[in-house]
Amino acid sequence: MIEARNITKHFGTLPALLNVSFTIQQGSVTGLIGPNGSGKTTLIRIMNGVLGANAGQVMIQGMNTSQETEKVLSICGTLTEQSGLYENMSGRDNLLFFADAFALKCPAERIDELVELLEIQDYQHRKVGTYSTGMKKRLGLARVLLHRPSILFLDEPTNGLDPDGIQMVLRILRRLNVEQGMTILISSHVLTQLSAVCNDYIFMEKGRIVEKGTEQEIIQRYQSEPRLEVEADMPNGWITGAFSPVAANSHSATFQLSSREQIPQLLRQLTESGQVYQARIEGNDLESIYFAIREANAHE
Ligand SMILES: Nc1ncnc2c1ncn2[C@@H]1O[C@H](COP(=O)(O)OP(=O)(O)OP(=O)(O)O)[C@@H](O)[C@H]1O
Repeated sequence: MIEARNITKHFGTLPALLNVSFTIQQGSVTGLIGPNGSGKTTLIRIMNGVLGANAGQVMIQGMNTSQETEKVLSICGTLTEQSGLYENMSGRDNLLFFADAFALKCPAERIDELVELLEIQDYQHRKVGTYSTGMKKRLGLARVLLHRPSILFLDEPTNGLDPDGIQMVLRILRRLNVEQGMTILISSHVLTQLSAVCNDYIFMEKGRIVEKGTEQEIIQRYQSEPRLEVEADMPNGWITGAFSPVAANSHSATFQLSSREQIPQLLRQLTESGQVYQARIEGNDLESIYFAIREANAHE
């Protein structure tokens, strides 16, 4: 378990983090979300012990990160925007170099495993300077996985990747979580990608945590009046029981509801009188919730 207690960090007089507290359960995948400058990178650097806080502490599996930094680093892997790779060396030589730094036993076997997991077989012998952003990202991920960490901190891991690259990184993260029970914290402002991998979220704004919880919990807090967009064949029209649409054509209609509880009632009535092919709740995706959270905290 990871526990941050009342973390405050100033750079000079500028506050970067203010009284930040949260808990991350073992085996969870948490999205750390916030706009530029909200403190995500600073928080990750404090969590893995490379940066000290002005106040508060982070405990990782019972260890204080500022006091037992070496031990903490031995169980954590951190991928930052600067991957720390040597451009004049091949991908494989980079991995051998870092394996040596970690005093890894049987480095060649571990590197083979990671090269396969990250699908970098074809270019492992090429100089890193010739790699694309996506290739570097995968190699960077292989590097931070070398010492078999049980916790992974990822700062914007999909930045600069094309859609295929993004899918691949997310697929690997899911695999690491499901197969190895790895605890993962991912910072990002590309929200739509995160819902495929995260079970928990921490939303930051100006150095403070403004919301946290599972996707469902957060949606329930922010979505009081859902709109439902329905695609269906309704031979007798869209008006069903107490519900009438605010907009409709022959195949689809939009219903404005007053509460979440009305969603199953409406769907039941629609399926009783026609064929429902698709129903989508507008405004309950992470992206919409993100803006709702930002708006709610805009004046604080
Ligand atoms: N080394 C530093 N020296 C001075 N100020 C810093 C330093 N690192 C971060 N800051 C400031 O702290 C605040 C939080 O920055 P941080 O990089 O943690 O935000 P972020 O949420 O990761 O942003 P981004 O999404 O742009 O990466 C910003 O105002 C930033 O300018």
